[in-house]
Amino acid sequence: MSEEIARRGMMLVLSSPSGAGKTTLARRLLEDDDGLEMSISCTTRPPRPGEQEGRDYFFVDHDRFIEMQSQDAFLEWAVVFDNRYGTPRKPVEDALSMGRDVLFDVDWQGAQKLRGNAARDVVSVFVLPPSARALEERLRQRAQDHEDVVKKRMQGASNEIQHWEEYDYVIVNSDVERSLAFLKAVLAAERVRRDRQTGIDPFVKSLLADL
Ligand SMILES: Nc1ncnc2c1ncn2[C@@H]1O[C@H](COP(=O)(O)OP(=O)(O)OP(=O)(O)O)[C@@H](O)[C@H]1O
Ligand SMILES: Nc1nc2c(ncn2[C@@H]2O[C@H](COP(=O)(O)O)[C@@H](O)[C@H]2O)c(=O)[nH]1
Repeated sequence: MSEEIARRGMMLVLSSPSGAGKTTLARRLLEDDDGLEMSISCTTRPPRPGEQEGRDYFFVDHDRFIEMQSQDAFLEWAVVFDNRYGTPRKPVEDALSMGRDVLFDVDWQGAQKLRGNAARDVVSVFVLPPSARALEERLRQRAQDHEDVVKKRMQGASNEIQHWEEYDYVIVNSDVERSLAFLKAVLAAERVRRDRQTGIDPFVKSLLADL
């Protein structure tokens, strides 16, 4: 069975304009998939109501973020909507070395940097909202950001969407269940890519030897 064959872990990267639904889809995917773990980013943004330290983000102040940058503690980092966000390097490298897959919720800058570091291990998915109106409704309905933050994120949506063609897969997130099914299909297919299965060559050789 393919589950027994060693393979390199993959980096499944989700990007979208703010509010299109990455966090929602990521949480659902993690609930249903034991082989996948979330990369928890550091951010200088203040926590939203309900967000938990170490589950949603590691919330750090600006000085601590700069210190971590100087220690090369981030696999990538970027300024997004006036705050700094960064992917801690060690948990990702540890997970990948154990053949586990890691899920990232990062903007287009983060996706570019991750691809630049490890193109063959990155599978990237861009999530689009079904319409501009739906995007605005979702940002407002989330009801966790001030009006000026919602406006800034709507203004930033075009800039993020400019990068959609850099991604391997594109999902229009009209319906969470449908989008989730597409994401699961991507993950399943990418897991059995020949070049990702490091143990497939010896397996085939041994199979042939037994025939
Ligand atoms: N398919 C969908 N249909 C309707 N509402 C949705 C759908 N997907 C997500 N939402 C809702 O839209 C809001 C924004 O979703 P979410 O926080 O997941 O977006 P995001 O892309 O992670 O945003 P950000 O980049 O700001 O973190 C949430 O209230 C969520 O419940
Ligand atoms: N380049 C990175 N972008 C990140 C990271 N963590 C989150 N993000 C992106 O920031 C925006 C805003 O997120 P929010 O939680 O404040 O709504 C969103 O596009 C995220 O994908 C990261 O480590 N690196």
